[in-house]
Amino acid sequence: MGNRKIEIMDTTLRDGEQTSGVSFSVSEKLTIAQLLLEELRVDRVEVASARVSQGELDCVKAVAAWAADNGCLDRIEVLAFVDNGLSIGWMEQAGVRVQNLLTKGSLNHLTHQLRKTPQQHFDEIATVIDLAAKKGIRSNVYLEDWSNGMRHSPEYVLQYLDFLALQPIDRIMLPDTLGVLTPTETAAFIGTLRARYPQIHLDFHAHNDYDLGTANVLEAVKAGIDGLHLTVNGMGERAGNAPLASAVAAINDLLDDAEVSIKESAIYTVSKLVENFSGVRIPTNKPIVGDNVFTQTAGIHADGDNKNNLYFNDLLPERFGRKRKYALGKTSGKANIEKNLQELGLKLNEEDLKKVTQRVIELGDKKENVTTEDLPYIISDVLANNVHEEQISVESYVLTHAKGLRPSATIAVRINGKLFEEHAQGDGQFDAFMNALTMAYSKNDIRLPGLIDYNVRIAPGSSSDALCETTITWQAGKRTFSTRGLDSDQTVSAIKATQKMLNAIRQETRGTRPEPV
Ligand SMILES: CC(C)C(=O)C(=O)O
Repeated sequence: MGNRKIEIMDTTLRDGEQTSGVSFSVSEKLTIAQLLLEELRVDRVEVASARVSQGELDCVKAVAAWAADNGCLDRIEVLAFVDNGLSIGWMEQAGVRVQNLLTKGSLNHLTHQLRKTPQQHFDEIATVIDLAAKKGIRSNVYLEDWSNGMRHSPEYVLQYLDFLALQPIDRIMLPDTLGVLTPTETAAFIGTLRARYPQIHLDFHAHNDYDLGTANVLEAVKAGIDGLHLTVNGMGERAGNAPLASAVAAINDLLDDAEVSIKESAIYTVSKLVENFSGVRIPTNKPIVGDNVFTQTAGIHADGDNKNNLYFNDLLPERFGRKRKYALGKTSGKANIEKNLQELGLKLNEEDLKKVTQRVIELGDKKENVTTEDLPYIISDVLANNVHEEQISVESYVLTHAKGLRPSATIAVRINGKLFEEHAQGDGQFDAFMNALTMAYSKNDIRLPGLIDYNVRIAPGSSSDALCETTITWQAGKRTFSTRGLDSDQTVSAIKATQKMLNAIRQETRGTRPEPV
């Protein structure tokens, strides 16, 4: 027997747009709908709520026109209301042909919000479904608050479903509106309805208030559900809906007899697009799509991956159009560094590898995260340090920068074994530092090279705590040479470059010409 096909209805553009602060423009909705249907291959999309606004009408018109041209109008759905046909008029204007009719799935909601009897509600629903059919609009029916209905008024839910079973509708949609179900309840409730209504198409709509959305989706599939409502990045009202990426991966990997049409390799692109359009950032630890979820940080994991991929699970990043990464930081081992070097096409000897690893650990201690992009800078810095032993050291310094006052520097520098302490002001902190240094050197009758160029770069793709590389070009007589310093603080990186210059000229006075480093 083949696998059971589970239909996926994506509601990013309707429930997902109910994420606080999110509103998609016409072209954004159209682009997302196209990607969902054509790239990601969801079966259906719910694109809006009827009668929301003129803007929403324009969105739905654009999506419907494109869908009609591309033969997929029946896969475009709109949330509609029991409102004497007003939603139907709106949908006709928009050009859509499937309504997801919002009705009451718990006695509590029916009694306190609509203040109607079950029979009144059923009569109105029958009228709307009939009217829709006459206008060529097909109906699916939502039972809002269904999960609480099953908990507290199951006789109402069953009476209502018995009524719906006789209506000309395509699907019954079972929402856990408040995201309160446990996986055990989900399995029991859906199992009961599956047994009672074997012929009716049932959809499950999970919310994530207890972070159980994906777990509940899995139980719903096991209990025989026909379709699932999911959203990209788990967007949606309050804590959101069951996230499409996790639900799809879990069905594919953890269930034996169910399958979905989703193209896994498109998940990440769609996820990033929705992130950009919605302005809702994906948490870095969000399964499948978060920035960090395919990054091994501990050295022991990178080492294990070198030995028969010991720390891999079935969630291989390549499935989702992503790549495994090995973080650089204080918990990195040599294996992490080597993996990153491979990525850059570089190879170091054992001794340099050790030094670079040590340096990465030191930097990681100061800065939470060192990136692969930082690595070439770190390597060149460490290898440059191999050239000259650091004999002259700037032992300590205080730099000040205060509004209304000239920047100043107080430094202690050891020259030829003797400690000199100086204080000076300057046009900036580094200028003040250089003035204090010049004073210390003039006491030793040594003239410092002049600074002729000062260049700062940060590693590409990094944030404000990025590593800074400062390259300073010096002029000593007729000769110029450059030194480089690396640190997460820009002034400190310039001071490191200067300390290298001091050591370079020290070598020169001992007969070694300073080389560019
Ligand atoms: C609007 C309804 C269908 C909903 O999203 C829910 O009940 O969760």
